Order: sequence, then structure tokens, then C-alpha cells
Amino acid sequence: MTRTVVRASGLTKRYGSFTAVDAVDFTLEENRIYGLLGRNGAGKTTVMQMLTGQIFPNDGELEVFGRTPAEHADVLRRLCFIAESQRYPDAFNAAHVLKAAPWFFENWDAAFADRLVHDFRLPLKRYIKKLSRGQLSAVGVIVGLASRAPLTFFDEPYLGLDAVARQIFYDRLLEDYTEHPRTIVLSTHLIDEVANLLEHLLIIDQGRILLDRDADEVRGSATTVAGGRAAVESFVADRAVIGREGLGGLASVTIDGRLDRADRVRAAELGLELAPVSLQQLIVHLTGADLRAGTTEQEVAA
Ligand SMILES: Nc1ncnc2c1ncn2[C@@H]1O[C@H](COP(=O)(O)OP(=O)(O)OP(=O)(O)O)[C@@H](O)[C@H]1O
Repeated sequence: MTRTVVRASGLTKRYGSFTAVDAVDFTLEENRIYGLLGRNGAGKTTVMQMLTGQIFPNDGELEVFGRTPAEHADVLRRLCFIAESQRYPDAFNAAHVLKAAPWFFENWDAAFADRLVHDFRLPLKRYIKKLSRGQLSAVGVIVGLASRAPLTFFDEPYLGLDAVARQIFYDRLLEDYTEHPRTIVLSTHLIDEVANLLEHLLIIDQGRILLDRDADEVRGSATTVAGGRAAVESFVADRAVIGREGLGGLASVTIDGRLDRADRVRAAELGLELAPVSLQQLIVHLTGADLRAGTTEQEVAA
């Protein structure tokens, strides 16, 4: 039986009159990899800060491992939060960070950390403040992976990491997760890069959850239909439209929901082209609705 690790209900964070997180409800189950995705300022970091007890919600219920996170050391001990710009004491080098890590993380695997240091070519003896932007991100990624914390958050962890280093991160994360399952929440803007890693998606926009669904259900669930405007409109009538673009007599409409064989035959008869929508495109459609003319809120919500 899967255990619920996080239970949030009506969770709200306000800064003055501005509501950064607006009465969200969601759960996180144990041993799953979650993608917490959304545009800049959507509320992702704020949600993670509440879950890790760094800030207090203004409203709502929040349980992490069955308790309020901020008040229980035994809950905090099971969490690891890697922020985009992780800060360390000025006098520290990377070796100091790795030496201190087991004080905070009881599952710390020093051998795994050493292997990651080698993989990321991290200079251990150089002061943290002298590290390049990517090397600094590598320190955070190493701590996050080798902590093996039962609930690990990576908040946009790889600023400055090059493509090779990012691939190492994804590969090691997946390998290690397979051997040591835990709950991982990954917040990132590089959605297509991580699309295959994610098992469950939480898409947040303007402080609200827009989508909370299994990644397998979402993959391939949206299709772009392109062709002559009249044919496209006839094909998408009565379907849930999540995006619409057009130029002259041509239209390209993105619809939610899977197409069956009969749909595909009909599209071919109408001379329409069908293309699967990537996770990144889907998120752009879902969260960028107000940027495109001709898409109503009802269509987006449908
Ligand atoms: N301490 C604060 N005081 C006032 N407003 C804040 C504070 N912290 C966050 N906000 C606002 O709350 C909203 C959500 O911020 P948050 O950092 O959670 O977004 P995010 O989804 O993580 O964005 P990004 O992808 O750009 O990192 C933003 O509009 C931000 O400006």
C-alpha cells in the first residue's frame, strides 16, 4: 500500500495583499518522482518552502509525514531541500560541505557522494565562493542525491550546469532512485529534458494547481490538429480545446484527450495533420492561455 507523505488542503500563503499560493489541495505519495512545474512566479518555491517548514502557511492544513513540518525535528530530518542558489558558510569548500552533510542526513552515502564529485569534476578544495556557477549547482545536486532523504526537493537545481552535467544528474538520479526509492520533487523549467523522469505532474499557475495527474496519463494525451481552418474546426468541435493558433485559412488547434482509430481515419480524410504535444508544449498551452488570442478560460479549464 502506498503511503501518503504530504497532505495539503486549502494551503495558502499570502504576502500582504498578494496571494502567492491560493488554497491548494494535493498529496504526495511515497516513492514517486514529482514534477512541480509552472511559469516564473507561479508559486512553486513558496509551496516547497511551506512543505519544508521554512515559511508558515497563512491558511489550510499541511501534514508532512503525518505532522506539521516546522514543529517537528523528526520530520525535518527526513527532508532535503536544494534551492536554486544554495548558500554555504564563506569559509567552506566543497569538501567541508560533504563532511558536514551526514550531520543533517541520516541516510547520507559518502561513497555515492565521492562518485558524483568525480562525475561532476568538482574541485573539492576550492572555496565555495570561488566555484563557477555550474560547479556551485553541482554541489547542491550532489548533496541532494547523496542525502537519500525520504523527501527530497530540487528547486531548479542546475543553474549553469552544462548539458553533460545535467544528463549526469538525470542518469544518477534515476539509477539511485531505482535502488533506493524515495519521494523526489523536481521543479524545473527544462521540462522536456526531465519529462521521462517524472512519474506525476503538478502544474501550478498563479498560485493554483492547474493539473495534478499521472505523467503517463498526460504523455500523449494532447494532440495538435493542423490544416484548413474549416476542416480543423469541424474536427475539434465538441472536444476540449487547450490552444488555438491560426493564420489566414490555416488553423492549428491543440486538443486534450486521446484520439482513437476512427478519429485518425477521419483526420486523414479531412487532410489534417496530427502531431503529439510534448509535455513542455502542453504546459505552455495550459499556463500561457492569456497570451494567446482566441482561447477562453473555459477552453483552458476543459
Ligand atoms: N517574501 C516575499 N514577499 C513578497 N512576495 C513574494 C515573496 N516570496 C515570493 N513572493 C511572490 O510570490 C510569487 C510566487 O513566488 P515563487 O518564488 O514561489 O515562484 P516560483 O514558481 O518558484 O517562480 P520561479 O520559477 O521564477 O522560481 C511571486 O509572484 C513572488 O514574487
